[in-house]
Amino acid sequence: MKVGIIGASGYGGLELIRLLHGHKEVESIDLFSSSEEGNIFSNKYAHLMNIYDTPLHKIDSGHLANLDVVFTSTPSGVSSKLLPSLIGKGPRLIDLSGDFRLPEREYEKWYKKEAAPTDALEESVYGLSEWNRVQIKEASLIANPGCYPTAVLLSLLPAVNNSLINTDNLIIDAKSGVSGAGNKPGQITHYSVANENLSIYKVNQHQHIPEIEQGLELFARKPQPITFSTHLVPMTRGILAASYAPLADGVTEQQLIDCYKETYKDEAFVRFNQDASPFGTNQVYGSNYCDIQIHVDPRTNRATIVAVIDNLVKGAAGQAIQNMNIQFDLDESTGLSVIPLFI
Ligand SMILES: NC(=O)C1=CN([C@@H]2O[C@H](COP(=O)(O)OP(=O)(O)OC[C@H]3O[C@@H](n4cnc5c(N)ncnc54)[C@H](OP(=O)(O)O)[C@@H]3O)[C@@H](O)[C@H]2O)C=CC1
Ligand SMILES: CC(=O)N[C@@H](CCC(=O)OP(=O)(O)O)C(=O)O
Repeated sequence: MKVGIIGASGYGGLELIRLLHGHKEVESIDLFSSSEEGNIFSNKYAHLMNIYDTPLHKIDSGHLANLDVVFTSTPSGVSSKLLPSLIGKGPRLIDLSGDFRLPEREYEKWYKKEAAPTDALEESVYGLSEWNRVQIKEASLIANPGCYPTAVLLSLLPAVNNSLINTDNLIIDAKSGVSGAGNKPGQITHYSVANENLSIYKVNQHQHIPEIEQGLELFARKPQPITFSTHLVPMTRGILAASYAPLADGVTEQQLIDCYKETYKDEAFVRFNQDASPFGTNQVYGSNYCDIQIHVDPRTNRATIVAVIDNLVKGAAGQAIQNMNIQFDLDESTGLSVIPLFI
């Protein structure tokens, strides 16, 4: 397969390169840049020395049309302009940004940017690998899920879909490392702002709120407003999302646990890990795993459902490659069978 990456120099792009480099079906990876065309990539990223001593390409639709897969890992508002003209022209398109995940009106409300054209949005398929394989396989354009929604939906959908928890007052408390904010300088990721600090941000305004609500509706038929809060943790990678909800009437902790074990029993990348304590982001670092743990407090009858992922892998590049594998009838683990980095 001939693959292209637009936004190669960002965190998501660099992670795509790292994983695709070891993918046995990928014969070439062309790297595209909007700002550094012609520059030798390894001059900017020393870790790629002797591996990618190649120039960055100009973003050119003729060049892109000759590839089998094009990944866009660009800030919101970019792929909505770049990709529509490529739909149905040859390459499978996999977008890591939020541009094709939401209906027009929702996107403009939460992202405060112009939405992608309606016909392009109609073509896009939401790429939550474990829950949408049939549609992903046929899609010409995949909207790869956001990092937080990946952790939240994978960990909530079995319970919600089987009506095992009461979702009326669902509270989701999520925390992310700073690489979630991208590879560009910004106030929130400034060392002296992030270090020795734990902060909450975008309260009730996070752009992943409508995406999670949409996922609950799409995969579990539960159109339910959620309370979702996001926190910045002074670490580089990782997301921990904890959801709190009462058990539905008559449901036991064991039923909840059995449901998760059954739902994910054949999944390569979802590990139900009931006993680990502590249970944290470093157990999935650098890998495509989503680990899930559940506890019910008998005093409150409330379930705590926790998921950890690496935001750059299962939350971005890894899931994008898993989706590519689904599209090309490959084993979903191809290029993704890496053991988490022990740190
Ligand atoms: N970081 C994360 O954990 C996750 C990120 N995402 C989403 O994935 C996307 C990429 O994220 P991330 O890699 O972190 O972002 P970065 O800011 O690290 O990188 C984005 C890259 O996009 C390229 N770019 C910027 N403007 C343009 C443009 N106008 N046209 C074409 N390319 C452009 C830049 O490269 P150049 O200047 O060379 O063109 C840049 O390196 C974002 O939409 C993000 O929200 C999704 C899930 C997780
Ligand atoms: C730590 C941090 O700042 N994380 C980012 C993740 C954003 C992201 O991935 O954006 P889209 O999914 O919308 O493209 C945030 O919370 O906004």
